[in-house]
Amino acid sequence: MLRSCTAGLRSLWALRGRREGAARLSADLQPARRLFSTEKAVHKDWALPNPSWSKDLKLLFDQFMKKCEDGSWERLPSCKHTCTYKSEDFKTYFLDPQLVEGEGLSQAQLFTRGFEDGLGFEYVIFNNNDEKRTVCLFQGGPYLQGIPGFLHGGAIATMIDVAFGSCAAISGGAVMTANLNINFKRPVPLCSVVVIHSQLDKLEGRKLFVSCNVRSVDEKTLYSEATGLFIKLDPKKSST
Ligand SMILES: CCCCCCCC(=O)SCCNC(=O)CCNC(=O)[C@H](O)C(C)(C)COP(=O)(O)OP(=O)(O)OC[C@H]1O[C@@H](n2cnc3c(N)ncnc32)[C@H](O)[C@@H]1OP(=O)(O)O
Repeated sequence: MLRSCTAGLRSLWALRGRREGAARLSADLQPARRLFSTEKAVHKDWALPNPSWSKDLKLLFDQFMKKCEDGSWERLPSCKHTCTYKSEDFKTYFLDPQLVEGEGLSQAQLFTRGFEDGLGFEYVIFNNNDEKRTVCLFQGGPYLQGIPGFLHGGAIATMIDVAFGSCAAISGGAVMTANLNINFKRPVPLCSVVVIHSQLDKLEGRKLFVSCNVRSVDEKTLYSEATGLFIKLDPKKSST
């Protein structure tokens, strides 16, 4: 496993030059949910295949893209520098709204998109609006190691949070995680692909209850199960 990761790393670095030129521009964006639209057309969409994607990830991606053809599923685009949410949704929530767009956050980027291709979080989320559920295809790279050869639990928790966040935001708009409970049942091999099936179980006022399971590509291994509570932000409140 570790040897294959090292080999993977070497080829990833070799691919670096080509990768920079890879065209994953927002021209390919679908008219997904308003919240997931990019604020400026120039932002690159990272939820598209790149050379670091394994055969499994590409295969699953193609299967879900097929499901998108009749409109029952949609791929959610993902930007690196712009928050998934439109920043105006959060303006009342920050102590200094100018920070949101100002120089203070000019270095900011989405945690899960901050790694070089293939080294960290490679993922794409598909949404089924009628069924209030999302499927996240996730390949955890070598920089996400916990115990040797396996993904760090925090990396799994992060992806669950992102998958939940997307699922909740589609129904709730600007939401934040209030509670996350995870049962880790089996360790996830590093560099493998897992599928995170999330769904909105209940909407109660500003509270959105979600649950998920994390499975292997062949569905045979259940790696984790989780529940989450997301709260729709109250525009009249601030975070402080
Ligand atoms: C694609 C990218 C997706 C990325 C997803 C990543 C999401 C994140 O990581 S967000 C970052 C981590 N989360 C945070 O930092 C949140 C910190 N917490 C907060 O800011 C606030 O507590 C917040 C916004 C969650 C709720 O605050 P507020 O709006 O004042 O809600 P509040 O009025 O206290 O509670 C509303 C309801 O929720 C309930 N509630 C709030 N928190 C909890 C909780 N932890 N457990 C159970 N119930 C809760 C309250 O009891 C209340 O219930 P009811 O309406 O029945 O009385």
